[in-house]
Amino acid sequence: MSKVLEINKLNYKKNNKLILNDINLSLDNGKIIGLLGANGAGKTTLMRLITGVNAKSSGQISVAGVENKAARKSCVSATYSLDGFSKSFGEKNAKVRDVLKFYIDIYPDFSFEKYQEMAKYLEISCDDKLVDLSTGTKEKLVIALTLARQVPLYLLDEPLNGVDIMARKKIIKSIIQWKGDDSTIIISSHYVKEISSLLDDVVILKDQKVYQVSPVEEIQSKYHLGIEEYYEKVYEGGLNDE
Ligand SMILES: Nc1ncnc2c1ncn2[C@@H]1O[C@H](COP(=O)(O)OP(=O)(O)OP(=O)(O)O)[C@@H](O)[C@H]1O
Repeated sequence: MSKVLEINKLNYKKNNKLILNDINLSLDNGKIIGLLGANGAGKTTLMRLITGVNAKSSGQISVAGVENKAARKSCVSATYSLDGFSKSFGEKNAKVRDVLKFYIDIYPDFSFEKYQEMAKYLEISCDDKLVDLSTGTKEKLVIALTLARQVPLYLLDEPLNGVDIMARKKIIKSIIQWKGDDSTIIISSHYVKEISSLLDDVVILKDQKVYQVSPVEEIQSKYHLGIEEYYEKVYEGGLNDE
């Protein structure tokens, strides 16, 4: 199986504080991977480094074989907050169609057809103003925009935050439905139980390091635990490997 992500000896400091310490990670293509960790474990930071946003890290990151930071950006589609959009457009009346146009303009890999299918399923209207969108609809829009790009790797950072149970279920269904066989999704979420049915593998960040990378099947067969229970045990330090 080809590798979609290879990270070697990645270290990252911010204001002299070590945020990520000697991260090594090698992920096969085609899977959905849960990136789990407590608040502040470094999930967002790691995702930003993979996309090539943060500066001054040491170590190597390559996505689908591409290491160059600028070139890597066309291999990764990550969720971005819409909060800055109204400001960027210089008016508070920015609509969903303005954001859509922005994505179409800047990403040559953006599939309008795929977006339209998802927008229909997620009930997103082009005519709505961004400021009028509920938290759940904003997250749905972010997911549709992110997955409409055609890239090898998708990074979904907390796509269920602040979203009600019905919208969470819909977002999870849309991730399953619109993930291409050739692509990989890394998803971080504190709703571990809810996303567990999506996941092939789990990556756990703890103490600035990758604590464990495990296939979900192995967790179930070896430890006889659900993902949420396994994750809690890892953090409590109560996992018996024997
Ligand atoms: N601008 C910054 N300056 C200094 N430290 C920062 C900055 N941004 C993040 N950090 C620190 O980096 C660490 C990792 O933060 P990060 O947001 O990546 O964690 P996370 O796992 O995504 O957390 P959460 O689950 O709460 O979203 C935290 O200790 C945080 O305090």
